[in-house]
Amino acid sequence: MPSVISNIVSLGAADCNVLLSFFKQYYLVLGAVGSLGYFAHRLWLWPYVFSPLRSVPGPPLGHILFGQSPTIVRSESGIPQREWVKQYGPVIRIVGPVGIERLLFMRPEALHQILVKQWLEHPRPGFLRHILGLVTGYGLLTVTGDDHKHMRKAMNPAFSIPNLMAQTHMYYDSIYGLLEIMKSAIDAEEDPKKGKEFLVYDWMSKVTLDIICETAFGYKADSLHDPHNELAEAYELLLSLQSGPNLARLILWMSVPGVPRLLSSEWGYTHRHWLGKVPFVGPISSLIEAMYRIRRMSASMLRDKMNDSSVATSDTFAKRDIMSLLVRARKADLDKDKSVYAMSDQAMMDQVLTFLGAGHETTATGLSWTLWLLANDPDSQKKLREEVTPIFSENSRPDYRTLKEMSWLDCVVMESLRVLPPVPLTVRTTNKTDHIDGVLVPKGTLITIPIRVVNTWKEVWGEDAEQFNPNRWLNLPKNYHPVFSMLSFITGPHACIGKTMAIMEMKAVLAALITNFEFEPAYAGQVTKPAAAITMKPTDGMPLRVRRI
Ligand code: HEM
Repeated sequence: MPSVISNIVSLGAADCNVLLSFFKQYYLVLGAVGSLGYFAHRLWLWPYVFSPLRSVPGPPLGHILFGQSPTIVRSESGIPQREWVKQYGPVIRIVGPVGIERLLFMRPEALHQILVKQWLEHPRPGFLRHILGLVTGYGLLTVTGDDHKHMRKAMNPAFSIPNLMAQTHMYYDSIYGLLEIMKSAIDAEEDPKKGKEFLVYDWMSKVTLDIICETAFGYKADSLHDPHNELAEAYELLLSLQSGPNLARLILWMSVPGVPRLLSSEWGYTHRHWLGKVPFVGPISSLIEAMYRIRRMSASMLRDKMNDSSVATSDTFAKRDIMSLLVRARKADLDKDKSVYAMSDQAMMDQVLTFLGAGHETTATGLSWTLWLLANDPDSQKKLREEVTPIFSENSRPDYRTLKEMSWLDCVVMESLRVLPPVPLTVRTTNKTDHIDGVLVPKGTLITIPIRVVNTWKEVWGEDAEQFNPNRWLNLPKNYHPVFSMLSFITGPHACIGKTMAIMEMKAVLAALITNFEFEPAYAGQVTKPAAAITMKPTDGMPLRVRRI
């Protein structure tokens, strides 16, 4: 060894020149060999030979470059994972692009560790937070640790039961607007008895947008009657971009350092047309455009609230929308103690935008799938009509408590959210190396939270786990765990803050629709496919035949 070192040290300038010209001549070859070596390591040696996770059961590596991602992106959300769990058991490893590994855990103890006990060590990964920030605003979905604790504490009062009770009446103007539109469209048909085909998802999207605008901002978007409403158009543009391939593009771009900041900056907006011409980036430029328009409108709504003296009052007639509550709470906190944590205008706007982004499409998707399931299960639909009709004939705007007490309505909504959860899966990462369910999980490993797979796990829900059967909520299976057997809103400190609001809103819309209409598949043998995106919205807008009762 010392002789090698002395040989190198003794190299003269001439020898160095010879070496340099050798590298110059062959640098392309050397570069190619190096890259090949790197890819061989990432794509093959790492997952097969070196990875500490190589012995965890799971599907084969899949595509040489992209692993199992093409199968996941092309399939219905959660279905490949469900088949793999059936085949390989409750802990599996899935290899994605360039050998990146993901683990999936099913057992309650593992989910408790990831989502509850060690939630700080298992945050949402950076790329997911950036995507959510870009499409919903930099609110609760994008922060973690102490920032998250502060924000969540400030937001909780807006989602308290008393506040939700006071908000329930806000749903009904939009709901009755929808009923009138549907009734008139059916009556205008040549033979109204035959009913009319509606693209159910589109109408659910409009009614939930109108409701969330009212509850979040106190703003009447009325997208039901005004398809050119600026906010509604911007959200429509945003939703039209949801697809598996677009999501894959976003994940790729958002993983590149600096890109998320660039895309959400003023520069990103000014250069969006130019960005639109770059292959692979096109849809992202439309996304920037949509978010910019949404932000501009919500900033003006916030300004109006700050200047509206009735927002500042604290009596029972004060405005109950979330933004008014936040403006009021901030004022009260600052009046008490000037040094207290108080949200800036920008942070407040981001929060409210997050509620619009997180609460609009999810609820629309949940409602659409519930109507689909009822259209295919006439007995459950009839039973629901028998429960809701007498209540609606007595009071056309049932309050929070009445909606909560309708037991078959509750079974139908819970069962629909179980079999077809609007958010079919989510992702976490690991901040430290630790054991989970007996597997040593290295720091930085991605973890899939398999919402749809857990919700339909035969070990808990029995042989008919994948079937829609609202009756099961009247007699839950013995393996049912109240927290970890149904993850549609996940659990722990990052659980959905809008869970109760979403369930109540779904109940109000559904009960009013079922009292007034009958739903059937649009044609015999109809199948409809959920998108493989962040939410499981139906890809065809979900046509259903609707008749008046
Ligand atoms: C059926 C409707 C809904 C479903 C299925 C749903 C589902 C979920 C899920 C699965 C998460 C966790 C995501 C993750 O950790 O990666 C989540 C988080 C969240 N949801 Fe919902 N959601 C619904 C409606 C709503 C509504 C109506 C709102 C607000 C008005 C809302 C606001 C939020 C917020 C702010 C978070 C982030 C919570 C945190 O990290 O602290 N969601 N939701």
